[in-house]
Formats: sequence, C-alpha cells, structure tokens
Amino acid sequence: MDKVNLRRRLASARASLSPEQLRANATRVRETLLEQPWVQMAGLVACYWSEGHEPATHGLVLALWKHGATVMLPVLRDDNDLDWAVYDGPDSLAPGRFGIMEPVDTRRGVDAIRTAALVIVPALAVDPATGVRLGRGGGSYDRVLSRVGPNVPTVALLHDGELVEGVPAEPHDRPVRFAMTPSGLTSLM
Ligand SMILES: Nc1nc2c(c(=O)[nH]1)N(C=O)[C@@H](CNc1ccc(C(=O)N[C@@H](CCC(=O)O)C(=O)O)cc1)CN2
Ligand SMILES: Nc1ncnc2c1ncn2[C@@H]1O[C@H](COP(=O)(O)OP(=O)(O)OP(=O)(O)O)[C@@H](O)[C@H]1O
Repeated sequence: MDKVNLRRRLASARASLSPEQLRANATRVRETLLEQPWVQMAGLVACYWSEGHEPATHGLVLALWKHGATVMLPVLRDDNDLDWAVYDGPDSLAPGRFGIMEPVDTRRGVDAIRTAALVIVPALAVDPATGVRLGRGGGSYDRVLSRVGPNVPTVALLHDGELVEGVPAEPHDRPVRFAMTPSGLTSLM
C-alpha cells in the first residue's frame, strides 16, 4: 500500500478509538517508558505535545518535567522543519500552525535536537523489520532524525496494530530504534 493510502487507513482506525482507550493506552505507554533506565537518566528529552487521537503525551511530558528533565517540544517552521523550545508547565503552551500546542519559550533552533539524550516522536506506523516510520508527510521528522546521533534512543509512540510490515521506505526516511505500543516496547535495530 502506498504512503497516502496507508496514512488514510491508519488515521481512520485511530479515529475509532474511544477516549477511554486513548487514556488507557497513554497510561501504559507512560508507565512503561518511565520504568526504563535510559528514560530516567535522560536530562534533556525531545517529545511532542499530542493532539486528537495520537498516542497521548501530556501526562508523560508532565511526569518527565516533574522528574526534573528538561523537555523540548517542536515548533513547526514554515518550511516544515522543526524548531525546539522548552516546556515549562501547562501555561507555557500556545496554539501554533495547524492549531497544535507549542511552547512559547525562546526557540533553540533546529540543531537543538542534537543535544537531546532521548527523542520521542509521533508516527502513524512503524515497520517492525526496518524501524522506518510513517509520519504526517511533511518530512519534518525525517530531518529531525537525521540530526540525532546513533547512540541516542529514538522512540516512536504507537497504538496497538500500528506496527505494520511493509511501510514504504524512501531514501530520505530515517528509522527509529524503538516502537512503544500499549502492549510493550519493541527494539528495532
Ligand atoms: N502532536 C504533534 N505535534 C507535531 C507533529 C505531529 O505529528 N504531532 N508534527 C509532525 O511532523 C509537527 C507538526 N506537523 C504538522 C503537520 C501537518 C499538520 C496538519 O494538520 N496537516 C493537515 C493538512 C495540512 C495541509 O493542508 O497541508 C492535516 O493533516 O489535516 C499538523 C502538524 C510538529 N508537531
Ligand atoms: N531532509 C529533508 N529536507 C527537506 N525535505 C525533506 C527531507 N526529508 C524528507 N523531505 C520531504 O518531506 C516529504 C515527506 O516525506 P514523507 O512522506 O516520508 O514524510 P513522513 O516521514 O511521513 O513525515 P514526517 O517525517 O514529517 O513524520 C517528502 O516530499 C520529502 O521530499
């Protein structure tokens, strides 16, 4: 299946998840991640601020922040590349392009991602054989992941059923090292 149709299929499956399922999924993803030593030890974490039926991150971001980590969230640029700014509590966010909440703090630039010790990314699907992820189609995270060093854990958050064999891979696609579903953490490479 091509990327456009795969995106459509996965988005409509997400749309059928109930608020209760979304909450339960978020709790399991958050608890499993927070048990990992490499999550607990990360002082600077890049995450995303979820919206709609995406795997929810608000509780995770809050927990990391309370735990003392610095959490950077993306700020979408006009060229679809991602700038980064620090989360500083629920009042530190405001709607950006497409209405996604973004931190209002000073922007640290696109290269700030190079200093993250842990990178948590959104995805609609991940190929369990290759780690290639399917995103929204802006190529934003392909650029982000190309700046992340090989020893930094990169984790895509998914719902169950979103580990999909045969995600179409193009030369610019950058794989992730882990996929996190409510059923558990999968190491990919
Ligand atoms: N929660 C979250 N934050 C994120 C991302 C994400 O996937 N999820 N991004 C991941 O890169 C970046 C934002 N990229 C986005 C790209 C497109 C749309 C969007 O709503 N697009 C419309 C169609 C736009 C158009 O007409 O071109 C849509 O999908 O309906 C939103 C965010 C950074 N922040
Ligand atoms: N490094 C890059 N610089 C500029 N454009 C890029 C880069 N990488 C990918 N793109 C462009 O982004 C577009 C979308 O790519 P693709 O469909 O693979 O997105 P995606 O991986 O689903 O989305 P995302 O990375 O935002 O989650 C492609 O047209 C591609 O040319």
